[in-house]
Amino acid sequence: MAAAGEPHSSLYDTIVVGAGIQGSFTAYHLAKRGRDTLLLEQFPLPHSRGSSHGQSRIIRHAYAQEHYTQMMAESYGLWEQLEAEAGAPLYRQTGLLVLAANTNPEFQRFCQTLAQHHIPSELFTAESLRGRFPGIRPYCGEAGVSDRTAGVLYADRALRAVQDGFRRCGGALRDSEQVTDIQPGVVVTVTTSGGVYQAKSLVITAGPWANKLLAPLGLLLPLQTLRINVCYWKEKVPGAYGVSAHFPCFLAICDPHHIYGLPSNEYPGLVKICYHSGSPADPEERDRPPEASGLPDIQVLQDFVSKYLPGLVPEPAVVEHCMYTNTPDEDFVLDRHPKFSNIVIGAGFSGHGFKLAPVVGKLLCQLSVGEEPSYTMEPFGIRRFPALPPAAL
Ligand SMILES: Cc1cc2nc3c(=O)[nH]c(=O)nc-3n(C[C@H](O)[C@H](O)[C@H](O)COP(=O)(O)OP(=O)(O)OC[C@H]3O[C@@H](n4cnc5c(N)ncnc54)[C@H](O)[C@@H]3O)c2cc1C
Ligand SMILES: O=C(O)[C@@H]1CCCC=N1
Repeated sequence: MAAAGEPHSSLYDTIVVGAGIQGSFTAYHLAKRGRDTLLLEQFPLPHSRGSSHGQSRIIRHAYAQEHYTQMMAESYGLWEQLEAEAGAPLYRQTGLLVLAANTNPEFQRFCQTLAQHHIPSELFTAESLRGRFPGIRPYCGEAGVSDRTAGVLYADRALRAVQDGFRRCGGALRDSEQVTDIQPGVVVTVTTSGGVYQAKSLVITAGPWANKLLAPLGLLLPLQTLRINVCYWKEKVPGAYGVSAHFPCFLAICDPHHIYGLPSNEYPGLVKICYHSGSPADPEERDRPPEASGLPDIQVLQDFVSKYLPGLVPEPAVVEHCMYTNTPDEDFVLDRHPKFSNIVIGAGFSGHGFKLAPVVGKLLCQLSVGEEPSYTMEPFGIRRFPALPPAAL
């Protein structure tokens, strides 16, 4: 392996494009297995233009879809391992409350998955919710189920930790290098704004830019890129909804999109509450305010906060931005390119991929080294999208 700054004259085993959480974990797993790996990132690191920035993300076993709960068992272990390697906390247990009408079918699937996987949890009626969480004002007929294992991942710190781990294993990370061309073949040739590199395999984890890199390779995935308003709400009594007051993360199953929140921690006195959707936006235009007048997602959040969380000021105190890259079914894309089997794609993390990144990275690593993946890949295959351009298949 070449020393930092020296040109690398030989072939890499694998090049990974995109140093968000998914590409960084993929590169980390590859380097841990002794693969000579290059991780390329278009922006100077750290940056806040993709999907992996910010201080916090929810981690939970609770899912309505069993395949994710299954993967989370391993993901928790891999986060712990990274935490030990980093020598700094990456996770704080807070618990999570899933809230919905007690007849809601998705809510019932959450309850079933938690029970089937023996995840420590508790069921609440509207009355018992009021008793245990005085900051929440549930309506009649509402129910709750907790996931006691859930909590908050310190996202920025976690991203740095996995990139540091990758470099400690001998991996090369080059930021400020945008990939401008990919030539497939037994040896893949990758041109960037800074040089030309070759590898036996390529992994594309480009977040909202995925289709920009895939289109010249004859593949357009049904991905929708959304600009998300990340809203923080002021506590009327500082700390009332905080981690120290044991306020949990929550996920309210609302129609048409869910609302989720994390206890106050990262900004003192401010609770993060977001709408699980946003306005369609090209990632290059993410900093331009949406053209439509008014912000319907923020209006929905204001109504939610004034109805259910009476101890918060129903006006966002801080609004930051982030990108989602959604698939139609909100399941990830983890697959090989249909025509070029040494090009592996990780995309469409649909606003819920951070917690699963340690396992996603392992699966993308397994696909790129030609190993049998550890989990069923059925939910994640490209062929589940029937309307792909025939050129790709
Ligand atoms: C507001 C918000 C809240 C969320 N909350 C949660 C949560 O609570 N729990 C959870 O599990 N998940 C959550 N998520 C989802 C999670 O953060 C994402 O699924 C995850 O970060 C996606 O990572 P990624 O690596 O695919 O994308 P990105 O982080 O966008 O990384 C892609 C990288 O590729 C680079 N790139 C693109 N094109 C090129 C190129 N041509 N050359 C070089 N580099 C390139 C980009 O610059 C970028 O750095 C949330 C997301 C958002 C936005
Ligand atoms: O993945 C998560 O836990 C959060 C909350 C639910 C919606 C999306 N992201």
